[in-house]
Amino acid sequence: MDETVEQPILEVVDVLHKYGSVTALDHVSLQAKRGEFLTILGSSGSGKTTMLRVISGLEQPTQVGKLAIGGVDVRGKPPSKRNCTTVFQNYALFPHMSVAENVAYGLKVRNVPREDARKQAMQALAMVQLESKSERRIAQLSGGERQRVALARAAVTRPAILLLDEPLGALDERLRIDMQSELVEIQRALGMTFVYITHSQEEALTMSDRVVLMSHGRIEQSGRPVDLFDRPATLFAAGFMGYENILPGRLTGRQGDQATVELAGGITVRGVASEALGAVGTQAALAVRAERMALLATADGDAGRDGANVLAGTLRKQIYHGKYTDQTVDTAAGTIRLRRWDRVPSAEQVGAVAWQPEDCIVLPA
Ligand SMILES: Nc1ncnc2c1ncn2[C@@H]1O[C@H](COP(=O)(O)OP(=O)(O)OP(=O)(O)O)[C@@H](O)[C@H]1O
Repeated sequence: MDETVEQPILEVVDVLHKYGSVTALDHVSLQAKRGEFLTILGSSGSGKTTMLRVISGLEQPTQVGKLAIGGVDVRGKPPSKRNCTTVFQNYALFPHMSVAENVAYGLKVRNVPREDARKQAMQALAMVQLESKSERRIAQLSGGERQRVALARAAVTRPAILLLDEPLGALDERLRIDMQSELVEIQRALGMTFVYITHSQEEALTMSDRVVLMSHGRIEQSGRPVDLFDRPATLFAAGFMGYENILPGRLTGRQGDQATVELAGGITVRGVASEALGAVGTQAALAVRAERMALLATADGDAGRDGANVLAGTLRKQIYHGKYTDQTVDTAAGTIRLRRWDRVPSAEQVGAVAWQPEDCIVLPA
């Protein structure tokens, strides 16, 4: 049996890193599978860059249980002796060299013969569709083209892992979106493992096989994009993933993955129980997305017949955005935000909001 098949390409176990009194990484462990697009997501200061620098060897961690790339222990090894390359946000390209020379640089320092280096550089440039600009200087390229050169330069030496530090951060919105799909295509074509860091949840959800959400030097949650989006495990994760409605309450019951919560105003609703929920009677919160909420004309009658949660309320505000309409409804449990993608009913018809229990998560508060 080939033992390398299931071995993670990257293994980080229990890393602690302190800058003086600041704990940037607080006992973090993570793994990446071969060929995986792994994204480390988090706001500024959460420890993403430090994690990348520890992996690449630019930072020596205060303490680490295990740090292996392709099964090789790389603790204490310099960056050049680790089978990974970093693509920096500012690209770090050489302005005095041509595009082709920039890409061939890593091969040159590895003593690859000149002609071979040139050939491989041109192949890498073909991959990012920049062969025709191989003789240009870096200053003669657009931001997106520079990004592609940086990618070609990092990929040309075929490292086991490519570490990408907010590589799209400097690009404008339109180009960023184009580059997102391009990066995924390149990663798939190369079959290379990407460890990508970003503060953008949209970028993480769009590109990744798996997302590691960090906060204050710790991992809040990791999983597939759909897990983080639909099943946040903590209040922080729900907030970071953009849940518009987070209602405080008290856990009144739990059965398997179902939970009941009493919200302010004494209304009891049902939802999907988070694994981390405490005992019945403890504080809990209900998280629901604005687009999962529906408006009803009245809270009475058939509203709750299909098992939906229902809250009586009145429409306070309605803002038309063209493609969708945002609405704010006041209820006894708090203010509810709705986003409607369909035709918007008139204000007189609104007497309640409703949503399905499977569309909301009950989290520890
Ligand atoms: N060289 C340093 N000296 C002291 N503290 C540092 C240093 N580098 C980072 N820190 C601190 O460590 C913590 C984690 O920083 P890090 O750069 O890893 O976060 P980040 O998630 O990458 O943030 P950003 O998205 O802003 O780059 C922060 O509190 C930061 O202020």
